[in-house]
Amino acid sequence: MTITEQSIKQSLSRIELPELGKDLVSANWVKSIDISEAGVSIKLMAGFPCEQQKKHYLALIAEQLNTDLNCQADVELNWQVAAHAHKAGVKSLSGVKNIIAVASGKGGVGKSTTSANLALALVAEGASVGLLDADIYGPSQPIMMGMKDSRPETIDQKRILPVKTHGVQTMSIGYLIDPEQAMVWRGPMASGALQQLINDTQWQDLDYLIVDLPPGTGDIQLTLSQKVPVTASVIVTTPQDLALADAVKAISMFEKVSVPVLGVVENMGMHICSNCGHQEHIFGEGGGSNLASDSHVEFLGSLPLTKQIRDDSDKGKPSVVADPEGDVASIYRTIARTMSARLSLLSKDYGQSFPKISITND
Ligand SMILES: Nc1ncnc2c1ncn2[C@@H]1O[C@H](COP(=O)(O)OP(=O)(O)OP(=O)(O)O)[C@@H](O)[C@H]1O
Repeated sequence: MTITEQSIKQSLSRIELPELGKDLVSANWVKSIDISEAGVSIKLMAGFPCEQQKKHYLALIAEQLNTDLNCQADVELNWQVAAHAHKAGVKSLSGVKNIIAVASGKGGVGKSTTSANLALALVAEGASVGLLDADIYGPSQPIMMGMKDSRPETIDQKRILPVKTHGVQTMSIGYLIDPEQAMVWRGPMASGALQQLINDTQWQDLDYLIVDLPPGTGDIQLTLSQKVPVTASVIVTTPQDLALADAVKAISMFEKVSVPVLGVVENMGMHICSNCGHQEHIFGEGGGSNLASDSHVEFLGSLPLTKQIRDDSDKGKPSVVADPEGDVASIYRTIARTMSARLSLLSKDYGQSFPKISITND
């Protein structure tokens, strides 16, 4: 069979990656195809960090080209994270390409644990990542990321340098004030403090800033989704009905402010006993995936309820770094990959305007 650009594209279009939900051609990975007497050379560019996956992707591509065309091409695969669109009228954050808000609705479902591990999973794939603890009332990232006694450096009394830990640039109100002081802030003060924290931090060349939101769908969450250039969001829930009801509210809040929801992460989906390995759906079964399908968003994955996850967080070394080869780290990595791959498919055009939002007490 004669090898043409067309036939190579056709072959590449048969490779569909679950993380993308699309084939390589539709996802715009193909940058150039050169066919000469010396052979075939193909240059591909992924839109999300994939250092750890590169070998696997290259093997898939080699196998497909060989099967379809008996072709052994020289394939170069690189990746680059683009800055994707956020709302028009909101200024981009200097040094930050994309902001991903991690929200829950209900408290205590594991949003901070998920945010920290997803940030670390993106770092493991080669990305430059920041983690902002936007939980002004109950900051937990300084402990989870092992930096509870750290104080950030400041430049010219105004700009704050993020605290770097496990390869992530982090910022939290917990670095700046006594957490007990934060508990008593009233709504507008808390929103103001959050905006200041976001704007005054000197983030350095981030592909992604993961924002760990406080639970709920109130003032702070609205401020963030309206005044901060959020690119997309991720919803964390347990499979319990109570948590799911609040997660629905969080999804609808993001939909109202036109922030794309990349998907739902189910946390504590199954309890795994650390003694005997017995598995039990303590909070119910299938809640996260049902929520995702009912809300027409992606189901990104499910984390078990294990002592290991809690222990690792309490020790300041989330599971992705504490046990990078373990099952839990692998789940977080898959979720991070799907999240960043889906984000890579979002528009790079700015232009939508904000709908007006009002808060009603119900
Ligand atoms: N999958 C899990 N298995 C075991 N423990 C977990 C798991 N996920 C989170 N935890 C633990 O549950 C507690 C609450 O988690 P986390 O602080 O991440 O929740 P949150 O939703 O951010 O809470 P908040 O509403 O206070 O912001 C922590 O002690 C954490 O270590």
